[in-house]
Amino acid sequence: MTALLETTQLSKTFTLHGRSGLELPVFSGIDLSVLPGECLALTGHSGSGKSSLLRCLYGNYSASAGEVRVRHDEAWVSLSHAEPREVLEVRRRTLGYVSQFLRVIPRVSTLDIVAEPLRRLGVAAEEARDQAAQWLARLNLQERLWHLPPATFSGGEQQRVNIAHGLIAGQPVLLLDEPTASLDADNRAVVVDLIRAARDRGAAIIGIFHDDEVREAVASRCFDVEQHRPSH
Ligand SMILES: Nc1ncnc2c1ncn2[C@@H]1O[C@H](COP(=O)(O)OP(=O)(O)OP(=O)(O)O)[C@@H](O)[C@H]1O
Repeated sequence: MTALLETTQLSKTFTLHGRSGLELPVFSGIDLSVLPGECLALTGHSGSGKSSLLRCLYGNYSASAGEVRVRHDEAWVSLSHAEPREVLEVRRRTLGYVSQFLRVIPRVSTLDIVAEPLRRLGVAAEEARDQAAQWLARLNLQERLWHLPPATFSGGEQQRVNIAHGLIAGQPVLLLDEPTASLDADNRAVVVDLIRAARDRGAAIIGIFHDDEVREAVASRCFDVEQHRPSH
């Protein structure tokens, strides 16, 4: 089986320009690959670089060395070398991301925020909104909130909007940054089911799951980022 995402010798060092260019090495020499239907859980203490690694895999942070490659349209695309337009295309159809915090857009309703990834795939407005409504219902977001912008929602409500937005397009590679962090037990269970369903449809998933029970329920393997601290 062909992997859907892989890295070779991936390294990240932050350069703190406000501090005379002080260098902060976070990880180095990471080789990983994820197959369809796998869920790789990133582990390591707070500050070991899990979120930074996920951001490198999404192309939000540039790698200091090494490469991130994503299987897109049956060919490998190097996110480290791709043009910005190609990175956006890979994200639109292949690489989904559920970040920890929702990026709210003023005045845009929750329903339209969740529908937006489908609209970008060319799905008609009404159909995209219908599907968005189904995701929000599945995630138990009260219907009275659907037409409001989510800026004033609670942390758990915003997180569920974020999950619906991140999963609705059904990309084959998914990056999940603590998708259950602010959820109660019932909603955690719903999200666990959604992640398992994504695995069952053959998605390759890489995620950070601080909750041990959630990690055990969804992950097929763990990857300890801490082992790749440059001083090791
Ligand atoms: N944009 C940035 N600029 C400078 N340093 C950063 C930046 N982002 C992260 N860091 C530093 O990189 C290190 C790793 O941070 P990161 O958030 O990736 O860790 P983490 O393992 O996800 O932590 P946690 O489990 O607490 O969320 C930390 O020391 C952090 O201060």
